[in-house]
Amino acid sequence: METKIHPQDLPRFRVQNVPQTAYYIPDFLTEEEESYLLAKVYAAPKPKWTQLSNRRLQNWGGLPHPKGMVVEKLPEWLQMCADRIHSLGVFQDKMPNHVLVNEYQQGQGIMPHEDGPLFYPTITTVNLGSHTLLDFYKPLPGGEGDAGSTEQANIEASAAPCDERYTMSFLLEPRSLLVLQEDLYHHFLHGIAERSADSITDRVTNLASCGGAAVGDTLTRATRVSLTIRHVPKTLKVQLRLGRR
Ligand SMILES: O=C(O)CCC(=O)C(=O)O
Ligand SMILES: [Fe+2]
Repeated sequence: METKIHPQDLPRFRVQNVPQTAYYIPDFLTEEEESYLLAKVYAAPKPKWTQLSNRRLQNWGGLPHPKGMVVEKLPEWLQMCADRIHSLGVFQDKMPNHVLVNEYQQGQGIMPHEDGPLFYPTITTVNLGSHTLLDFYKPLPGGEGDAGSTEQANIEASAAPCDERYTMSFLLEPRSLLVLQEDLYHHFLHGIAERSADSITDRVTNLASCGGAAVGDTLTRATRVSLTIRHVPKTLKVQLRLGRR
């Protein structure tokens, strides 16, 4: 990984005129790095994949749990991403220790949700293979900031028409990195519509940082793989007792 971005460079990647706080870094990866990471994702053993109705995923680092995550060492290719993101300074002194790999076929998505209380409130997303639009929604009354209500908020968000609560979208291009913090973590819901193509409107707020796309364009999706890299603060150290001598 070549281009090193330092914490002092971060402000110039801040997305303007949106609630706090988002950073969008186009070309965070080179094409070689993107191919390498995609190859690693697809080299994972088949049982590593969990098939959901509208996407499939791989969980790395351990299963986040209210009582604590039993930490599993990240494979080298994900640790490399975690290290590089850590050096941006967005996790302060914490080390990202959890990665969710999501794969979306054309037309697939993820319903509006919040990431909940098990994570340090910073989401970093490495984007591979295709663009997508990440949509943001105002929360339901009573839904926000309440640790116990995440599931409920999810269910209601998917049942109720979201149109009135739709606020804005970010265009996530291949090889880019997105960082979400503060209100964009705690307050707004995020989701990806189940669409095969995206219309670029003036609600796509990071367009100035994107290469080439303009309002009025229609972008056809391909298969997208995202690496959602986060920090789980509460971990359990399981004592392995190997044969006592
Ligand atoms: O694929 C993405 O960028 C979104 C994934 C996501 O929101 C999640 O895993 O919580
Ligand atoms: Fe999420």
